[in-house]
Amino acid sequence: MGDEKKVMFHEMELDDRILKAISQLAWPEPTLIQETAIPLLLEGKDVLMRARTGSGKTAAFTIPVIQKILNLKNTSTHQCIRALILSPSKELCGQIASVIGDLTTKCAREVKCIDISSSGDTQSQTALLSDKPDIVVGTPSRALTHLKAKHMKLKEDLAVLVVDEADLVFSFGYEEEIKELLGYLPKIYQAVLASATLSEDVLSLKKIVLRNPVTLKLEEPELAPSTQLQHYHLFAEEDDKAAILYALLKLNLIRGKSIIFVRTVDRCYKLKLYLEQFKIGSCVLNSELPAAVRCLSVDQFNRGRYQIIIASDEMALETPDGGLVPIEERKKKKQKSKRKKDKESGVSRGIDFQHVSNVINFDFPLDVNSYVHRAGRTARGNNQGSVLSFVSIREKPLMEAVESHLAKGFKTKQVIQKYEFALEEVEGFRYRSRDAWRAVTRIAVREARLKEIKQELLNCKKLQGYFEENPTDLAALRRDKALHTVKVQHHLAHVPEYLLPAALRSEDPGDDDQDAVEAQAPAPQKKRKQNANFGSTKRHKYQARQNDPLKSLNVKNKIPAGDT
Ligand SMILES: Nc1ncnc2c1ncn2[C@@H]1O[C@H](COP(=O)(O)OP(=O)(O)OP(=O)(O)O)[C@@H](O)[C@H]1O
Repeated sequence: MGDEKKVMFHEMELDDRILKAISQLAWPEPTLIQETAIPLLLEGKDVLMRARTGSGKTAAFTIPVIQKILNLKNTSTHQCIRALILSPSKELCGQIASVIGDLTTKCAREVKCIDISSSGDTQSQTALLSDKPDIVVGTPSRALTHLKAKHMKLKEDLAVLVVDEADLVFSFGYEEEIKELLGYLPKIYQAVLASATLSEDVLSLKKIVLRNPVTLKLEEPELAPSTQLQHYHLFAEEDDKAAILYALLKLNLIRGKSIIFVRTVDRCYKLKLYLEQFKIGSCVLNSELPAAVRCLSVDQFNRGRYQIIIASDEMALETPDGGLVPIEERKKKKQKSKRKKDKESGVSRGIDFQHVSNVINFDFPLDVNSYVHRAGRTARGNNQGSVLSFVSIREKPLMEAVESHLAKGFKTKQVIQKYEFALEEVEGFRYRSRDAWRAVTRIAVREARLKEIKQELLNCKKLQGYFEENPTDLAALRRDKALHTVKVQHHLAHVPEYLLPAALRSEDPGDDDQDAVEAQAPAPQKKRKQNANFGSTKRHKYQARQNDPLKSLNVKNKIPAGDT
């Protein structure tokens, strides 16, 4: 865009009702992709938009769709489905429908949208589809199911087709469904593809779906700039990773909401049970959980109910010693695996986790793409964020590949900085951690997974009704033998003074930290005296540290990470 003047929303000839909704969302100006794509889409062009994750692509295609529907409604009273928006996962469909809801608050009667991605309630969706809502959002398979069953007809009136997260459509196995679905569409309609990458798959999809498209490939790196998103790495092997994470959380060196990524579903539970022993609460998110539970977890996290999500986004497999199965074997095992995974789920892809300060790669991602998508869960919109990756010797080549990829994009030598952490200063943490990590056995993990499934069954509203009518079935479910989860030792919730690194001992953690960092048996008077000694300069420094999401534990120098 160079020095050209920025085009604002009110200069795009958008309906007043859309402009009011945008101002309610407190979006001061369009993002780069919105500024570029909205005018082209309003002109009626087919567009392939490639813009970095978190750059606002959803509104870039939903605003013109809504505008187009309002225009058509000015000339015709005929009610029909005008736009079909496809996205590969239920979570993403839910998000798109929610953005449309936000943008149509002032014209909700004129523009109706439904989300048909959930596979559970075909009947109610059929009823809603019979009202011919203006916009239908769904996964390709759900859309095809309804088209085949003639619950919706698009042949006559469809005006716009959007495929979001286009780079995932083939890898989620939707190629055939998309091809078949195109047979149910009219000869002429406007088509849009949105993607964070321009992969081979996107280019193939482009050939199938778009005609003479404008390709918007924004000249910007895949991730937010270093002024907004910082990348750190820390070399550590398995036992130490757990100890470091425990120390970082308990010493409040990680502030704000965090997503911790691990390699497998089992490791999600292993880490959750490990942290539980120190009274650090977290919520698990992975593709094996029912879609409704995943959506609820993201929603509650976004509302601030929990600070930590532990997620697995890989279809990775573990060897008995915790190592990684080589990629070729992984592919074979994946094909054989009978364990039910929801193909319409992708934790690190496109989900708009809001106000995430830190992404922590407890296990390093298996490829560059995965790193980019995990990192894209933070620093979204205009927010700040950091990525901290734990890297084992085995994972070093993967990190180097990510580093050289990012460095190319940012045209710089080094993107991933070294995170200063003096592990020897927190030897006591290591000692406690080792026992806690080992206490989480495979059996404890299996039982935790079982327990969670049972809890979800009990939480499920539909089943609650059923259980009210059939109390003996509920009793049967509850009568199962008690679960042997890892025993929580209450003293582990607190960090005694002697465990603190010397440099942090004199610092008063402040009121909000008293639960986390507490002297073992502080004499009340002594404590008051310490507080009195905690001078304004120290407090000032301490508070400055509080504001940064990720702090370096270079306890000798106490240098904040941002300054290294
Ligand atoms: N013009 C704007 N100003 C400020 N914030 C915005 C604007 N447009 C969108 N956002 C916010 O930016 C965040 C990211 O938007 P969105 O989810 O659409 O990104 P995306 O490009 O689709 O990302 P992904 O590729 O990961 O799906 C959202 O929280 C959204 O509310």
